[in-house]
Amino acid sequence: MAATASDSEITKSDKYSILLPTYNERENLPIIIWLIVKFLDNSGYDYEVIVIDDGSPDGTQDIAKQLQKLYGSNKIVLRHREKKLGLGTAYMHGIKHATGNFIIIMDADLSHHPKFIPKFIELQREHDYDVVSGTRYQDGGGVYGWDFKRKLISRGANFVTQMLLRPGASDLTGSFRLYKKDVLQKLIDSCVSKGYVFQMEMIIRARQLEYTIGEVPITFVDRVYGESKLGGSEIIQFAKALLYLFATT
Ligand SMILES: Nc1nc2c(ncn2[C@@H]2O[C@H](COP(=O)(O)OP(=O)(O)O[C@H]3O[C@H](CO)[C@@H](O)[C@H](O)[C@@H]3O)[C@@H](O)[C@H]2O)c(=O)[nH]1
Repeated sequence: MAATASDSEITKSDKYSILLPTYNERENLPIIIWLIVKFLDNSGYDYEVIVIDDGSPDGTQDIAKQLQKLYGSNKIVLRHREKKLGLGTAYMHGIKHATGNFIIIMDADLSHHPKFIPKFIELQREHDYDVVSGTRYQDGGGVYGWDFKRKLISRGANFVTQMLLRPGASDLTGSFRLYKKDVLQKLIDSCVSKGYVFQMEMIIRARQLEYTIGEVPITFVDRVYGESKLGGSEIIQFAKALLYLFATT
């Protein structure tokens, strides 16, 4: 049976820092934070949400400040940066300020539903996994709302990476994950990528360093508000990183 918040001594000292990188997410931020609070308060785990906004022109930071007032600064932590510096470095920035011994990384655009967070935590606690990765590509997982081109890019990137690097995890480009904080720090130190491709390299490095990885099937729902920041340059970066990892690992 899955562990619950009340049946283990470790729970008392365990804390989960949930990193939310944002760029132009003013509509999504109040909803995602409300959902996180709802699911985490119900499960009884200790947590904080760290919002890392990169100077969003749409006023995301003002919304974040209001949410901090509403939920309290012990629950909502703001670690903003002045300008858009990319997703990979946003995570690194957030981790520096995290007080939890576990880090949960997720998108703020409602593609990742907070209802899965307790499942990640339970699986980690059951097996003491170093990493728990959300997967769209196992039974029970899926992708909703993407057009054919976007599905092809994601499936293609996963397929080619599986063929070349045999990483032993089914979803390499997703970004809904839980890490032990010390493990995450070591993985970050070993990664060279900075953009979206960072997610793929993290799993490859985790295997290389012989960390244990569990997987939770998740449904990824394309955003309703705002736009994806994934562009052609990210795809080129992915291809370059893949070749680099193939040649060096
Ligand atoms: N702080 C900060 N946040 C950013 C930046 N770029 C994107 N974000 C935030 O990162 C999250 C994901 O960005 P999107 O641009 O919406 O991602 P996506 O196209 O839906 O891509 C998703 O799927 C990819 C492939 O499966 C994933 O690789 C990617 O991480 C993400 O989960 C959102 O919360 C967005 O606001 C940035 O430069 N800085």
